[in-house]
Amino acid sequence: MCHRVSLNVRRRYLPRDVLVGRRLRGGVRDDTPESGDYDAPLRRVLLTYGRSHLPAFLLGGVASACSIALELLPSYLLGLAIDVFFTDARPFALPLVPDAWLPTAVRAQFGLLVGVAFACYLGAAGLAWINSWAWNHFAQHLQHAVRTAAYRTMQDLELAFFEGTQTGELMSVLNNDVNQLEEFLTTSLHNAMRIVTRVVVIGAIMLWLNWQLALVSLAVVPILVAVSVVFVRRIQPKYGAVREQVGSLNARLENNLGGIETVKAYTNEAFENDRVASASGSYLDRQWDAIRVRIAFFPVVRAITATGYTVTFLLGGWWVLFGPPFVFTEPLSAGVLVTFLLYSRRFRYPMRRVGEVLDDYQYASAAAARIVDVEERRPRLPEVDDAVDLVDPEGRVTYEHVSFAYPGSDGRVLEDVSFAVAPGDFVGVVGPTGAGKTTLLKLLLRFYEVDAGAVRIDGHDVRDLTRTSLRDAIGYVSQEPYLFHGTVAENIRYGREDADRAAVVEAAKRAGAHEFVTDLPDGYDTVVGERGVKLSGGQRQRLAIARALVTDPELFVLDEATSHVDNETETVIRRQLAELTADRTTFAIAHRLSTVRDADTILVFDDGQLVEHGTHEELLAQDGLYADLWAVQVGSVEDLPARFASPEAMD
Ligand SMILES: Nc1ncnc2c1ncn2[C@@H]1O[C@H](COP(=O)(O)OP(=O)(O)OP(=O)(O)O)[C@@H](O)[C@H]1O
Repeated sequence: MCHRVSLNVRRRYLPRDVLVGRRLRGGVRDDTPESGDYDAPLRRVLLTYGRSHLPAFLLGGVASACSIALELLPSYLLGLAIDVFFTDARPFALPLVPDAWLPTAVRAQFGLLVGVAFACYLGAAGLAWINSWAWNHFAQHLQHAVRTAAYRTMQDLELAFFEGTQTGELMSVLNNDVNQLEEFLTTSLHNAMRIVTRVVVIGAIMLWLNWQLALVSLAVVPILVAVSVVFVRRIQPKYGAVREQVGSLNARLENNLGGIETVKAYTNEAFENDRVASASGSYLDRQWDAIRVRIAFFPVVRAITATGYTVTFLLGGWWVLFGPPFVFTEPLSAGVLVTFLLYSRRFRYPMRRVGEVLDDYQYASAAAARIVDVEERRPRLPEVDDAVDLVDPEGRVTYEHVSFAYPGSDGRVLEDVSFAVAPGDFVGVVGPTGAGKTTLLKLLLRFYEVDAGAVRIDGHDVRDLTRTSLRDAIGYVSQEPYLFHGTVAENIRYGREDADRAAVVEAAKRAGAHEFVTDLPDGYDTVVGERGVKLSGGQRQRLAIARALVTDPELFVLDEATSHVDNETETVIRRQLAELTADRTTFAIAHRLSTVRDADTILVFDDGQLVEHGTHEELLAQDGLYADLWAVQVGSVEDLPARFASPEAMD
């Protein structure tokens, strides 16, 4: 038993527990109630997702109750057998069966009793199977429905939500919280059923057999419930402390292992060992504190049930031997006493589970509250009702007095930005780090919404376009492209599912990736590892470009798409891209100015403002920020402007 309990407890201390009682921060939403403020979240989740499987749930409940009740009957039959066959204290009779149907010969009566007891056990086993099948069916389908619905809701949320919420927290909801519900349904609910059914059935049989002795034997039930409630109240804050410490320990381990390269580079292994040992030591202290209370609970329950058993034995034995003691008046036979004693022992097991069931209920409610919290979220950037599709755009892009600040942050990242780009233009976007270049182009994809002004494609405000048609029209290669665990071909095909091998290879050639891909052990079928760890930064970028090219988009947005590629490869890619982007509007953010030197227009940003624009030559002639940046890059040090001359000057 202890094994089951300790496993159970350990399960709860997995990372999800870091979240118990906390809602997803999400960073950007302050209009939802706190977690747990929802009305009966557990009931809501069960009704919403379990409704279509309700018959299975009810069937399981009935089967569970009947199975537990049947298991209790043989103890009654044993008492009856003693009274009928050994002490002759009772006539042979079975409850609910007319006497006329019963045999009169002792052998037949004895055989019938043994047969009924056997049938009870067999029936209980069969019903237990039905219960397991039905409740697992219910729980597994509910788990699937909740997880997929929560995931769907998350997918519709805006980027800012994911930026404001730790991935671990989202994973916790999708995995641990959902699993918690499943476990509650299959294990705890069954235990709850077991407790209630046993108490009700045993109580009913005892009261029917001898209501006076029953009152004595059943007196332990309220005592056990009270002790369990006290236990739960005492252990709960200790569990909370352990959970909190698990969070710190996990964060410490994650940080350490995630940054193992840096740890090694600075030979800080001993320092990290100390930090982990200290976090683990705190965990040990808190865990031990909880264990001390937990292990005291079970002996107390045993002692109470043992006392109840002893009192029943002492009083009942006296009663059988010398007649009713004290105020008691009912007759009591040896067989009935045996039934009472067998039942008294049966209280112990379910009652020690009371604390666990209450505990699990709270966990499941907290898990349900967090699931509801996700479900209640609505996209902050929904499509308008009459959103139109962007069909075959020419690629005219205009920014009209665009201003933008990230949700939840104070300062504006873009301030009154206006420009227009003709269809098919190649536009370079340059400026010092943090100037707002990436943000500018994320607004084109409507990852965020402008605070003022408008971003238009072919005259359509991007807010009036369907999200799918807008993003399908734009091939986007981000600064740190993400590759999924899978093969090279699968990663390129991610842009267009139905792309055949020829299209994949063609895209890779244009992105300058074909050569290195064919050098990989399995060519296009080489698995790139999680996040593409088995590839170099430049190789990852080229695959990301190929992924954008395979979709054949009308516009391109390349955010530092070749920053990790050597100069020669970049020249090759640029030539290929120039051909490909000749008639498609292309935005290319670049720190390496040679990348955008030939652009039709170069937009120069500084501190969220468009400070210059023009061709390379025009901008050099202006002798402003662009000319300064260019001077830095071509290495004419004597021309280095003051702002780049010393680090202090750059601040
Ligand atoms: N998701 C975000 N939430 C809040 N602030 C952000 C977010 N992303 C960027 N910022 C802030 O917005 C500003 C502009 O960032 P942005 O990435 O657009 O600059 P950038 O010009 O592309 O820089 P770099 O050349 O270094 O990539 C920075 O001050 C940055 O800290």
